[in-house]
This record gives sequence, C-alpha cells and structure tokens, in this order.
Amino acid sequence: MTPSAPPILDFSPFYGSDTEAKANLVQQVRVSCEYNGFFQITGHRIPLDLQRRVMSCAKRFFNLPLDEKLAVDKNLNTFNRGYELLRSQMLEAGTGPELKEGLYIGEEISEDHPYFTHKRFNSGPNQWPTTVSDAEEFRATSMEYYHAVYELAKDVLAVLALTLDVEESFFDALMDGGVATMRMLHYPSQPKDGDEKLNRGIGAHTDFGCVTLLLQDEVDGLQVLDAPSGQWLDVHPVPGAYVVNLGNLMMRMANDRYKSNTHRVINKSGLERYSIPFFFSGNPDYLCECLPNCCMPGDQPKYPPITVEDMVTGAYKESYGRAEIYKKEMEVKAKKLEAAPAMAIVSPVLTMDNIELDKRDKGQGDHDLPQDDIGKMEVVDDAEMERFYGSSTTDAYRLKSELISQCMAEIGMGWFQWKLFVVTGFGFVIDNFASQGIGSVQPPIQLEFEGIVQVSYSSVAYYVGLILGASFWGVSSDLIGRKPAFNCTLLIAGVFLCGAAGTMNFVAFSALWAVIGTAAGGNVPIDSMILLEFIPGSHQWLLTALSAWWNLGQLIVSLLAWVFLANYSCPTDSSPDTCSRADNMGWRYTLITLGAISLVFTFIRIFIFKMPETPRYLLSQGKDQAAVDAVNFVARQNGKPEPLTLSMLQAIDVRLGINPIHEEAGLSTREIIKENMKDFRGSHYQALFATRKLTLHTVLIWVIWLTIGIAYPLYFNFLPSYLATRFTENSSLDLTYRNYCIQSAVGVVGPLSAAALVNTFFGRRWMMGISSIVTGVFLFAYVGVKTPTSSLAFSCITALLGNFEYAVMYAFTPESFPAPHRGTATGTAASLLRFGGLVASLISSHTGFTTAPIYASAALWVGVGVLCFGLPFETHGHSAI
Ligand SMILES: O=C(O)CCC(=O)C(=O)O
Ligand SMILES: [Fe+2]
Repeated sequence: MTPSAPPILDFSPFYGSDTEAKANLVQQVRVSCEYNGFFQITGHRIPLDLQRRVMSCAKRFFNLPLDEKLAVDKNLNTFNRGYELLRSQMLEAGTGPELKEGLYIGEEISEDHPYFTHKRFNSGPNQWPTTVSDAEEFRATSMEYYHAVYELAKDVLAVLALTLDVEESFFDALMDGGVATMRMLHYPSQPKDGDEKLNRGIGAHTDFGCVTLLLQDEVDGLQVLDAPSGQWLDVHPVPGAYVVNLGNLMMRMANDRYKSNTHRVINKSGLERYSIPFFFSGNPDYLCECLPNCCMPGDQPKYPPITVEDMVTGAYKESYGRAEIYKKEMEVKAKKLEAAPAMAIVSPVLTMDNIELDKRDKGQGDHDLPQDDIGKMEVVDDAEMERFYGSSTTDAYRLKSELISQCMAEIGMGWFQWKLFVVTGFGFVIDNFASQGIGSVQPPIQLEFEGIVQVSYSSVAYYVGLILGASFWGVSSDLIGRKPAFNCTLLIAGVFLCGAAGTMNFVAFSALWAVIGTAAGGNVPIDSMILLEFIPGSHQWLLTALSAWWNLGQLIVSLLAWVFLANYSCPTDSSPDTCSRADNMGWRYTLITLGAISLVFTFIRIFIFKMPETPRYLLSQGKDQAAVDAVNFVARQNGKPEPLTLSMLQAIDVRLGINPIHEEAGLSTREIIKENMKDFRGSHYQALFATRKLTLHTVLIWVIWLTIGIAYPLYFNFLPSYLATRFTENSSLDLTYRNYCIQSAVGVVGPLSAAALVNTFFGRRWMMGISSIVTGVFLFAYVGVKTPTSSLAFSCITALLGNFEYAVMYAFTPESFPAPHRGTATGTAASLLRFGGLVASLISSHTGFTTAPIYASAALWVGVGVLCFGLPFETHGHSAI
C-alpha cells in the first residue's frame, strides 16, 4: 500500500437510513483503524458556526497578555484545568521545548461531585478567564462545544463498535460518566531560520486515551507517521472536518488490531496555527477488556483487563519512572563520562505519550514546579563541548547556556540583532580611527612640534594604553559585565580624540593617545563578545563580517586624511621653524572629525539603542531571572513570542540534582563588584587551562594573537610611511592617500568573504591558517615591486588577505571560549596583540623604513598559519556557550 494521508470520510450515512452507505462507512473506518488509526470526518452534526465561535474564543484567549493568561495557570490546580505556557512540554527526545500554548477545559465538575471528592483524574471545576472579551459568551460557547463534541465522540464510538461487528451501543458503558478534556491550542509561527529538527509545535507522540477528535483551523502543520514507509504525511485541514485518531487505550482494548499512531505538529506556515483536540478517555471505572473479534479464537489476549483509571494511573507511573531514570542519567553524566563519543548526545527517547499523562502528574498533587519539568525539557548536551571545556564551566551553566542558544535560535535573527551588528560595528570603526589615526597624523606632527626625538614614542604611549585597556576591559567584562565597557570605551575615545586635536606639544599629544589607547583596546574584543552573545547560532558567521566595519573605519580615516592632510599640511620638507600651526591644521581637522564621529556613535549606543546585559554574562553570575528577561527582551524586540521561563532553567538544576539558584535580591552594583573581585584571584585565568585541550587552545590562541600583533602593524600601520619613503620622488601626498583609500576599500572584501567561507566545511581554523600563509607569501613577493602601480596592487591584495585572517581570528577567539571566561581570554589575547604592536613599533623605530619589517612580517604570517592547524577545537557547527 503506498502511503497516503488519512482518508476523508463522509460520516452522514451514520445518521441516515441508507444501510449500504452506512456499511460502506463502517468498512472504511475499519480499514483506517487497522492501518494507522487516523481518518477525517465530514458530514457530522456539529454546526460550522459553533466551530467558528469556539475558534474565535481560542484566538481571543491567546491574544490576552501573558499575565492575564497566567491568572488561570493550570499549575494552580491539580486536575489539569487552565492555561499551559508556551514551551512547557517536551514529548519528543532530541527536540526543544514545544512551541505551543494551551487552555485545558473539561466537564464542569463541582467540588461536591463524587469525581472531585474521590480525586478521579482530571476532574474538577474549570478555570475561566475573566478578562477575555465577552467572558460569559466564552464560557458558554466553550461548554456548548465541549458537549457537542462529546456527542460526536459517542457516534464515533458507535461506528467503532460496528467495525467490530457488535451492537452500536457496545461502548455506552464507557461513554457514561466518561472523562474527557479538550484543549484549545495555539502554535505561534515557527521561526523560518530556526532549526526544524529542534523546533516542534508538538513533538512526535501518540495520544493516550480512547479516541481524539481534532478541530484544526485552516493552517497546516499536523503530520502523521506512516509507519511502514517511515514517511511523515501531512493532514491538511478540511473546513469543518474532524481528524479522528485512536489513542493507546483503544489500541490496547483492540489487542493491537487497531492502531494508535504517532503524530506531531511543525508549524512552518509562517502563520499562527490554532487547533482544538478533544481527548476522550472514558468512565474511570470502565473495565477495558479485549474487544470482541480482536483476538484469534484459541489465543489469549495480549493484555489483561484494566480499568480506565488504572490505565491512566499506570501510564502516569511509567512516565514518572522514566523522568526519574532520566534524572539519574543526567546525574551520572554530570560526573563526566570521559569515554563519551564525540557527537552530540541526546537523551534516551522518552516513549511517546499523551498530553493526558501530564495532567495526571498534577493529579498526584506534586506542586514542585521544576520537578514537574523534569524530563520534559531537552538540551542538545553537546558532548564535544563538554569534554573540551571540562570544569571551566559547570554542567548547569553549560546546559543552561545551550538552552539559551535554542531560545535564540527560536527567536531568530531579527531587527534587534541587525541593529546590534551596526552598533557593535561602531567599536570596530573607532578602533581603526585610533590606530589609523595616529599613524596618519604622526608625519605632520613631526613637521610642526619642536623637540621630537622619535615620533614613534607617541605610538609607544598609545600601545601601552592599548595593552592596559584590552586586559582591563576584557577581564572587567567577566567581572562586572559587558555593558560598562560597551558604554565607556567609545565615550573615552571620542572625548580624547577631540582633546588630541587641540594639543600644543608632543608630550601632551602622546599622553592623550595613551588614554585613547585604554579605550580603543577594549572596544573590539567586547563588541565581538556582545554580538556573539545575542546572535542565533545560525548567524554566528556574522561575527566574522563584523570586521568589515574596521575597514569602513579605515576608509573614513583615509578619506579624511586625503582631504585634510593632503591639503592642509606643511610641505614634507618643512621643519618646526618653517611650519606654522596655521599652515598645518590638517591633522587637527582629521582628529576632531574622528572624535566627533565617535561621540555621535556613543550617543547612539547609550541613548538610542536599548540593550540589556548579555544573557550569558548574567547566567555566569547566577542571575537566571535576569538572563530570562534578557532573552525575552530580544524576543519582544523581534516581535516574537517569549521563549524562556525561569522554571525551564531551574529544571536543569533539578535534573543535575542541585538546588535551583535563589538569587540574592537587591545586591547593588558596588556589592556585585566587591563580590566578584573577592572571588577573582585568577580563577578566570585558571579556568582557561581546565583541560589539556583547552590549555593547548588557550596557549596557541594567545601566541597567534601576539604574533599577528607584531606582524600586522609591522606591515599595515607603517605602510604610509613606507610608501612615502619608497616613492617620494614621483608620488604626492595626494596620490598616497588616494591609494590608501583604494586599499581600504578593497580590504572590505576580506572580512566579507571570510564570513562566507567560515560557515562552510572549511570552518574557522582552516580559513585562518590558509589565509595567514597566503598573506605571508604575498608579503614576501611584495618586496620585489618596483612601480607605484604594482605596489598598489600588492598592497590591495595583502590588505584583503590580512583582513581576512584578522576577521576570522577576531570571531573565532570569543566563539571558542565559554562566556564566563570569554572576556578574560579575549581581552588577554587582544592585550598580547597590542603588546605585539608595541614590539613592532619599537622594531620599526629602530630599523627605519626599510624592507626588513616586511620580511619579518611575512615570516610571522606564515608561522601563524602553521600554528592554526594545531588548534584543537573547531567552533563551526557549535553554538557558542
Ligand atoms: O494540534 C494538533 O493538530 C494536534 C494536537 C495533538 O496531537 C495533541 O494535542 O495531542
Ligand atoms: Fe496528539
């Protein structure tokens, strides 16, 4: 039989007098029940108008603000009536918490009803929303609908009886006093760029009761598994129709002759999806025995008789036991399985079950919320990351951070992150303003200021500032957060760039550059980290593209230099005696413009763009609630449903057998800083050496940064001076800066192509290694150029290649360290880079402008390339934690 979607059967012959048509219907139902237990029915007696009204109730309810929905939270009672939050269930192992919210409604059972007093399952008064519009109509329509579907369930069971060749009335005792629940469901549209493997509206499961009657709105999403072929078949909505499917209880009674089939919902439509399943279980005391004609003569039934209530209770225990086993397994895992295979481990498959099981969970009166979430939530639990990071992070942190990655994937790339890409890009622009700025204004400074022994002393001052700034802001971002650095560095750079424009002597000029250095040193590492910690894994490659902003900065400086320096500088053969301030204003115009742009950027960052502290920093500080708020803030900014709750994070603590963190409320910032400083004592550094692999990684990364730190400025920073010495006779300042603009513009291609390539199977390490070696080779070749034109061509190619490597390095480093120590690792790397710059600056000032620095630089680039291949961990394919 070729797999085909469940048949659509006309149910009306059941109500008519045409016996042949009726027999035909019975036969079709029989075939479907034997095949996979799924079919759709039209021609029933539930009016379309009632269906529309109840759907409108569902939509009205789910449109309410969260706090109003939570007023009827189903956790407020033990009998499973009320609102269930988005992402509170997880039926399928290896997927994320489910993207659906629901409202459970059942027969109105008052508190003096025997079902309530005897604590029969799922029995009690409904919780009705009071703030929904037309609240009274909401309640009346919901109950009218509930009763109408209950009647239809009776008719369906009558047909089922006929399929078994027994009287229509066979199931009357099961129907009489039967327990049933209906559930209004809302499936928000699933993010398009989200991982389909992980995101489910409802994970693959079978229903537990006797029979389910499902009303779908017009949006696709439901799929049933065709067991023989293993294919998922869409159950397209048919207006007015019901999807009928048998549950596990019916399958058991039918001795497995009839099937309870696996189904799921993935809402990829881009639309909101609503559905209303009605689960019929039956009278709690009904004895479920093997049905007539379901057991071969002479054979024993596969299952002993059981009451509906015991079946539900037993299934509950099974589910509870599974959750316990799962918890134990997590505990064992937490004690580290060194021999785990190098692949993502997903937890053991939880047997698929019905929603009704959770209701029973509540029925047991267990109100401990995280306990309730055990086994229902899932994180990918990346074993390779676990082994690599070892004890540098706790298991709780790692798993929570993975959960945040999932939430970010669900929220997807939206406006918030694109804006963040721009404002973090500002940091890269400013970094270049500073490094490029100082190189550009040094020649005119030399012409104007008296008593300069070595103009490169100002570079030394600047580099000392950079070294201090990079390590200070890096480490501080792990201790007091990412935001202080995010806000302060740009402001300091802006103010002091403007200040530097007004200096009257070389000492003041150098001192101000030292301060600018402390700010610029912190920008880039922190900005990459911030972007990384807000971006979905699918877009992590954008971190590499971030460096393109640096090239934009370079282009701006080059253009300013071209306009101002080429036109408002003393002739290159002047001296302080002949060069007056008024004739040499170009460098001041350049700096003040750079400073002003920095201040505008600062203003945008602080006052226009709103950003919370990053969720991962907050998580590393044990501030779980704040982390939840930060994630949900991003969701709201992107217009997406809020994906995370505190109990989801706490459930991880419970799984690991630790007490959920209770945050100390009301710690002031000063107290937090004090606490962190007390705790610091090098622990962030120690953590970077937690495993053998991590040690190798940390050391190699730092050596690479140090080496590039020497190699990069040796070539790029000293290029203008180098060009000037090499082609002075036939080159004007004007031409120099024009070429410089061309080179900057071409350089942009580096980070952009790197961003595309790191996301391929080459990954970060390979791309970094190859680009370093190729850069080195081109730099060797560069030495042979004879004409300004070929020099320009070479410098463009090397700029492109160098920027390529630089971009990957700046992205790979923060990605490869875990957030609790990311600032320390990245800041130290940046600090070493600047130290390299200092060394380069000293080398340059002592060798003058010869080809020697170029040779040295070339050799270092090749060396770095070789080191890259020794890096033990590839971040491509892993969401940073
Ligand atoms: O919403 C749907 O289409 C299916 C719901 C379902 O399978 C369930 O709630 O058990
Ligand atoms: Fe279901």
